Amino acid sequence: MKASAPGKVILFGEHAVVYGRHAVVTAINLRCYAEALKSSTFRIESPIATTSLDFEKHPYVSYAIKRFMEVKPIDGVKIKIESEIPIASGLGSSAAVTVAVLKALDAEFDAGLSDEELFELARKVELDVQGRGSGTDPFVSTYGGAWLIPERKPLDLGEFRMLIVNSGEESITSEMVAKVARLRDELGDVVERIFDVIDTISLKAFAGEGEISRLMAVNQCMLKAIGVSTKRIDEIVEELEGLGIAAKITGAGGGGSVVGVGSDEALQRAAKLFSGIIVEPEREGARVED
Ligand SMILES: Nc1ncnc2c1ncn2[C@@H]1O[C@H](COP(=O)(O)OP(=O)(O)OP(=O)(O)O)[C@@H](O)[C@H]1O
Ligand SMILES: C[C@@](O)(CCO)CC(=O)[O-]
Ligand SMILES: [Mg+2]
Repeated sequence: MKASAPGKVILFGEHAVVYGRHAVVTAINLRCYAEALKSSTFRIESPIATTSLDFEKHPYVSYAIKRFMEVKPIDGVKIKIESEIPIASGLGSSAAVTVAVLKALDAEFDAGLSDEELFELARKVELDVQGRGSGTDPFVSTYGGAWLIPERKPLDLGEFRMLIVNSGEESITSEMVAKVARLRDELGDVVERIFDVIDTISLKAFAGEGEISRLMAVNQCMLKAIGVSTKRIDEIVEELEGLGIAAKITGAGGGGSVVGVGSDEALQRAAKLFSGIIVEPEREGARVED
């Protein structure tokens, strides 16, 4: 059976959300597709490689299979993955591949998982691989929609377009989360206060208070302060601002993607100039495909 799950954009609050602060996040209209077929052996085929269970080359997929087997033991499975979500770019490719694989396994082996059980398994996989994480990405990939985290308050973004510009640098979430943890160990309260500022930004954005462009600009400064921006990202953010687009890192940073908001005209223009893509909020979470 084939299943899919969406990627995501964190509009506000990445990293701070790992430490209990608020984040505003939306699923986006880029999906990861996973097909699961009963087999007597294990085989994983993806744009990365073709392997058996392999916790180095296919950590999220392999742990997803392992966690699924705790619910329903299986002798083997063939998994085939195709994804529209750029890998290691801050758009939740890891959560989407995890959730899509779990949903496909659930359908192929009739495990009868509820959405919440699916999310809980994906959350465990995230922790298996990343060691630390807020669960935001697996949550939004499972349920779709836009949310205030951690309360899971839904948000209607309506007609809302976001520009995604790839910095061309890889963003490895586990490494960036570990980097921020080291800074927090070293500077304690200084980093906690930065998280508090990010928390306030997320709450204001969710409440529709304050201009989104200003809030994004300050959020980006805070992300820079905790060391997850790069020279290239700073340049992209500044150039986008020159085109009337407010922009910040989305996801773990250290590379990956920048998200920008502005008028449709400005977004179209910037998308051409930066070879960016324009994405929209996605209501549907994990689903079985025909
Ligand atoms: N299509 C795919 N096929 C197989 N594995 C994938 C695929 N997409 C993502 N992955 C796995 O997810 C890893 C990237 O996850 P990572 O969390 O670092 O980035 P991300 O999820 O794209 O960004 P972020 O977590 O900041 O939103 C890849 O190295 C790979 O292990
Ligand atoms: C960096 C982070 O906040 C978002 C990654 O998309 C990590 C997490 O929430 O687990
Ligand atoms: Mg990820």
